[in-house]
This record gives sequence, structure tokens and C-alpha cells, in this order.
Amino acid sequence: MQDDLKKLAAQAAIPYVKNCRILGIGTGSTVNHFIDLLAPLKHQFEGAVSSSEASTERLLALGIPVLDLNAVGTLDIYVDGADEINTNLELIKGGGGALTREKIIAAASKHFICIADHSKLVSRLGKFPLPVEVIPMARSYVARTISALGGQPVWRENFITDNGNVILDIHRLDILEPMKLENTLNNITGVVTTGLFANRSADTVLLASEQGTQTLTL
Ligand SMILES: O=C(CO)[C@H](O)[C@H](O)COP(=O)(O)O
Repeated sequence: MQDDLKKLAAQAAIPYVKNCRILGIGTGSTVNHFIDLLAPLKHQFEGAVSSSEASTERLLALGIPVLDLNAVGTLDIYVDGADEINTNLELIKGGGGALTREKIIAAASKHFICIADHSKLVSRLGKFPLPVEVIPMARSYVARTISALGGQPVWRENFITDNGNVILDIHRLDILEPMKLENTLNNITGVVTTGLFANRSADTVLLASEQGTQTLTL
């Protein structure tokens, strides 16, 4: 079952916590397993920087201190899930809508460890609609601009990010050059962040399958 594999991937990330002072924590069902597994180890590290209100709530409920990124230096590790992963360890993230804070924490961390079940590994990114966080007043303008680039933006209605913005999910993208597309989308006025993690890709991917957990690095 997929959820058992998510838990297996989360378990594989636990040894990386050793000797860490502050951890970055992502968002989603795979990371929820990691947070739960982290609870018994909470006295071994100072605390965590969280990428969403949902993860913050879960961390605090388990007694794990949540720290402000501005009050700490570089993070030792950042553990997060993904919606798609390619063999260059470039990712699509943001299925849960936390992409901006996730990208900030990934940028501020020494070691980005991505945990996932094997269904997330793809040969080419883009089957999963690419989430883009947008300032609300720019939604239509950004959607028109992305349509002109060949994507099909769909407004994630009734969803507001933790930053008070909206999400456009971009369908029909065959992402041949992830870094180039990330830069192009980031340059559209009104775009806050894209869910493409290519300029800052994962350093390690822990991929769980029925055969066990595989460690991917470049
Ligand atoms: O990017 C994310 C949230 O914004 C998640 O990491 C991604 O959606 C994967 O989620 P899950 O672990 O539930 O499959």
C-alpha cells in the first residue's frame, strides 16, 4: 500500500537526523510520517523550521519546538516529499500548496533529503500539473501569460496558501528543460514561486518500494 511505502521512506530519513541541530520540515502525508517518527528523538536536536501551518501544528502537538527561519542560521537538513522526481533529482512539488515556504527552506538548508514512494519517480517531469503560487490580483494575467507559453493553467479554487495567495496548476507541460522553465515562470510578474525545484534540486532521494528503500544521489 502506498502509505506504507511513504512511511518506509520516512523511516529511511531518520538516520540523517543524527548530529543535526536544526531541521527543516516539509509538508504532506510522507512528511507527516517523518514528523511522527521524529517525536521520540526530539531531545537530540534544538528544533525545526516548518514549511506550513499544517506541519507546524503537527510538530507542536508532538512537543517539537518550531523555530523562525530568521532566528536561525543555515539548516542542517531539510526533509520533504515530492509529487514527481526525475533522475536528475529535480522535482515537482506543491501538491499540498506549500511550495513557497518549502522552496525557501530548501534554499536555506545544507542537505535536501526528499522522501517518497517509487510511484513519484518519472522519466520526464510534467504529468503532475505544475503548481504556481500567484499574487491574487495577478491570477488572470499570469494565467494568460502561461497559456501563451503552451501550458494550461487551472485555478485551484477555494484554496488560499499560508501566504494568502492563490495557486494555478499548470497542465499539459512536457518539461524538457526544468531549470529554464523554472526561470521563465519565476520571471512572470505576479508569480511568487513555481513548484519546479530544478535550480535547487534534492541532494538525496530516499525512494521506497516493496523491495526496500533505494538511495538516489547525483
Ligand atoms: O510538495 C508538497 C506539498 O506542498 C508535498 O511534498 C507533495 O505534495 C507530496 O505530498 P505527499 O507526501 O502527501 O505525497
